[in-house]
Amino acid sequence: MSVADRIIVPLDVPSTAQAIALMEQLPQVSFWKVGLELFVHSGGEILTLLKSRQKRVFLDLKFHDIPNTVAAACRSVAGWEVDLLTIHATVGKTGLKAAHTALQAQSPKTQLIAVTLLTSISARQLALELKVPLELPEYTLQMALLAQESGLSGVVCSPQEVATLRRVCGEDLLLVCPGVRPTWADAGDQKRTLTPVEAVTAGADYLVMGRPITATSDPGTAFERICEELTAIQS
Ligand SMILES: O=c1ccn([C@@H]2O[C@H](COP(=O)(O)O)[C@@H](O)[C@H]2O)c(=O)[nH]1
Repeated sequence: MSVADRIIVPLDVPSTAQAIALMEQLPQVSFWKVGLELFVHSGGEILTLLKSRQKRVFLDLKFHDIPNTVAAACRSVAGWEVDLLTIHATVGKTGLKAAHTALQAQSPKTQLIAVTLLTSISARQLALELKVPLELPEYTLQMALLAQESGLSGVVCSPQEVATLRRVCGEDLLLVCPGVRPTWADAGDQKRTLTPVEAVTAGADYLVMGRPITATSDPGTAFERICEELTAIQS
């Protein structure tokens, strides 16, 4: 896989027209993420459009509901044959298994991946707001193991947790990382960040990077700059 193919760019825009404009600014991007903002506006139209342009699609809807409902939602998504789909690990093992089974039955190529802990949550928030009694690295590891034991293909995790998850969960678990920030980009609301080079060196499979690319005046140049940084560690 080329370094460019490891980068998933979110289409975090409010309309199909703006999504098309962004795609046209970044023809070199092969893997796009559709999240709640765009999907609520555009529905399946944007997924069909991306597939018609031979793009890989990460549908980031982060399902979080009872087992019967997440399984039904997975069956509804199945027809679009997206490449990646998200669910929160905190739905629990019964819900994760129900969702995975439902998706596998109708769209076996779609990989269901579980969010361990949003990358915008700090260790302090986990303890003081969410009242989770585990230390953050232990909590995210437990969420990843729960996903793995439930049969899921992978997890969404912060790059700061990648090295541990790779060591404990093995080579086969897909590790997809938002919260990636080049040294020259603002963290914004992301709390647990590493640079693209650090994330890949730690063992990340895919890097999800939005604003460091899309919020610049020249997204194409920002994307190429990140690819050059990643290419340097491969040679
Ligand atoms: O834990 C998570 C899960 C998903 N995201 C999504 O990734 C992108 C990140 O965008 P940036 O602009 O690079 O911050 C965004 O679409 C989030 O919804 C995440 O950040 N953290």
